[in-house]
Amino acid sequence: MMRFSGLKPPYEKVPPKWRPAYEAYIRTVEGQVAVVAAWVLLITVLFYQFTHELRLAHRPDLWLTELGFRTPVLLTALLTLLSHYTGKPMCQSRYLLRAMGVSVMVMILALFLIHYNGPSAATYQITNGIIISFFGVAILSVRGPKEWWLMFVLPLVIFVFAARMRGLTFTELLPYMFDPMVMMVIGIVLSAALRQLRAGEFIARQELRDQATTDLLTGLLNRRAMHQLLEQEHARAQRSGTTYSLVLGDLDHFKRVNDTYGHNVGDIVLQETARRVGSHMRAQDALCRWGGEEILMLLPETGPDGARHVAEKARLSLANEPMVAGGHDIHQTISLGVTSCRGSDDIESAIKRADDALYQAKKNGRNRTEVSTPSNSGHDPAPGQDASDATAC
Ligand SMILES: Nc1nc2c(ncn2[C@@H]2O[C@H](COP(=O)(O)OP(=O)(O)OP(=O)(O)O)[C@@H](O)[C@H]2O)c(=O)[nH]1
Repeated sequence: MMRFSGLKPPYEKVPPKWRPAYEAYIRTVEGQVAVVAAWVLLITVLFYQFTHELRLAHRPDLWLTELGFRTPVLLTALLTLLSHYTGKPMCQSRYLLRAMGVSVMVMILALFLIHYNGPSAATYQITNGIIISFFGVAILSVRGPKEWWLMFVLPLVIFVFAARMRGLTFTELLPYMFDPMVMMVIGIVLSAALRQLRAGEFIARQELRDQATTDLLTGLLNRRAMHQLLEQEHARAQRSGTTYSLVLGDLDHFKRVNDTYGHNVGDIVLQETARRVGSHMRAQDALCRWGGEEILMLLPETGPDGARHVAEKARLSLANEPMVAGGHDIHQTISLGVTSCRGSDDIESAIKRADDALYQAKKNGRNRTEVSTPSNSGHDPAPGQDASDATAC
């Protein structure tokens, strides 16, 4: 069956890799909608309660009854504001929106029933209230259809039963409910359109973010994105006193691949390198294309032994199996420099140490891993220290 992508439910439109981020985004939207709705409800409901005498001077006996039906709305609005501004109690906005939606529906339909006295000014006044409420409640259903059942269908079913018990027939109710139902449908259509717009805007934003942080050829993070991650990890290491490691890798004699087989084959080798190396890393590790044929791994909470182990796995993933590119078997190897870093260190000198270790690996014959620690960086020794004391694996 043909499907129009524009009509897909938002969650289906969002690629699986972005769904956790989309869920977080929807929660933010729900939080914003909940706060605005809470203020609007608090102000309007209090306003209507305290103008009761002006509007309904002939029914002073209903002041308390009205307050009784307005109280749940006021309480949910207050709870929402309290939760938003103080963080306590911790409530998910999704449930607060539901509570506000249902309490508004119950309030407005109950007010209709207690004021209904055949066609009268008071009945029509309440009908206007129902029109506005139905529309507003539709807007509260940020997540869509699931919320409609709770916010509309359930209160309306209870309302019809209550109306029947009060002796009202369907034909009597219809003239008062017709406009509100139309507004409900308009509200639902509008909130569905808003959801589609939000999902489209979210996808476009994620795509832009991906383009800005991803290397087009290999699909790895680019240098800019890696710098941001490095700063985050470095700050975390400073706070918690943990160690993280860097592994800088450089393909061996890659110029020969380009010169012998052409740039297209060279590109395939770079892509396959990214795939192989990436497949040996944990979810919390990051891998970027640091330069032309250079990669950089960031390994959080990993010391030199762990990092050397990861580097060796990456090295062997290339050395153990030739790559097939453009119909050729290419025996591509990689040299790697490893260093570890604590928060007391600084990022630039850690990168320099990894670079020094890589230089040693090249110098010592390529297709190997060298480790450099803060006290034994290869190129820049402390006075009296041997410049070439990086440790070979
Ligand atoms: N195909 C392809 N080649 C690239 C890309 N970026 C850089 N290169 C090539 O990578 C090669 C790097 O060469 P060199 O810096 O001399 O290093 P090498 O030949 O790998 O030698 P060693 O690093 O000393 O082992 C150059 O030929 C660049 O043109 C790219 O995106 N695609």
